[in-house]
Amino acid sequence: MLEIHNLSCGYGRRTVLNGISFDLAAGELLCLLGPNGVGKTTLFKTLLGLLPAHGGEIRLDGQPLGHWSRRRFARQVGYVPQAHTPPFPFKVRQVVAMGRTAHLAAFASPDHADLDIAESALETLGITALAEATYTEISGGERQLVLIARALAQQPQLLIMDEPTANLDYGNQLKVMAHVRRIVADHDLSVILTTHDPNQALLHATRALVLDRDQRYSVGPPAEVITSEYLRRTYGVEAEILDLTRSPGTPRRICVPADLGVRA
Ligand SMILES: Nc1ncnc2c1ncn2[C@@H]1O[C@H](COP(=O)(O)OP(=O)(O)OP(=O)(O)O)[C@@H](O)[C@H]1O
Repeated sequence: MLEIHNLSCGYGRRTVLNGISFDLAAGELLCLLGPNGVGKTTLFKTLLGLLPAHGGEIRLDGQPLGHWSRRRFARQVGYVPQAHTPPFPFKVRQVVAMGRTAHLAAFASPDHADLDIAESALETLGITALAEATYTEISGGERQLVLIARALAQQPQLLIMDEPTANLDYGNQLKVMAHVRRIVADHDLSVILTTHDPNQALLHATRALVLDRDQRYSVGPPAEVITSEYLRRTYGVEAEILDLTRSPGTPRRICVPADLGVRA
């Protein structure tokens, strides 16, 4: 679905990331992890075509990004920003229906089929009961689910999510990640999401792209690239990776700080 080859990106003459290569197939969930200011948002902006690449190539469905019309791109690539409060008190149902915008003719309103797709996105995320609620009056976790439903209504092939669980309580973090995993599996979507939590990548991603300082990076199965060595080198913290895999089963690893800095 997505192929990135030797990509460099940045602002003006400043290159923030250099020589990034990876690809992403349908049904994959890639977590992008890295310290503050390392270039995660810059990479997203470049993938979304908001920043010109400094070099290298981005291909979507086998075609260079430059060959895609904005309209076709907007139909295929969804973006879920961090939950925000919009200036207008739209109903949740209206916000989700906005996901259909790229599929509508100029000045057209969503028709019955579009509204059905929006309803089904609400159902998939388990938030049909919120449909008539006012978006500005629901909780941060609920807003995040609404934004994911809006992106799902767009019926994209690739979904780019900016820290979808930032500011959510523990229950909502798990709930949002469970929904993301389910839509990846059920809709054969490709998802890239940023997170600051190595455990989120270890537990949920099919692959992780870890950005290091000094423009270095690794990409691979989460357990192979999120290591004690990476956490020490990048964040300057000592952490252990614990293997909780119960055989037979899919690997389950988590990281815990080796030293809480408290002495008895
Ligand atoms: N509009 C801009 N113009 C110039 N430099 C920018 C701009 N936006 C960000 N930068 C710089 O690019 C670098 C990467 O920033 P970016 O926002 O991509 O980091 P990030 O990994 O997303 O950080 P965080 O985890 O804090 O969100 C930083 O040094 C930042 O100062």
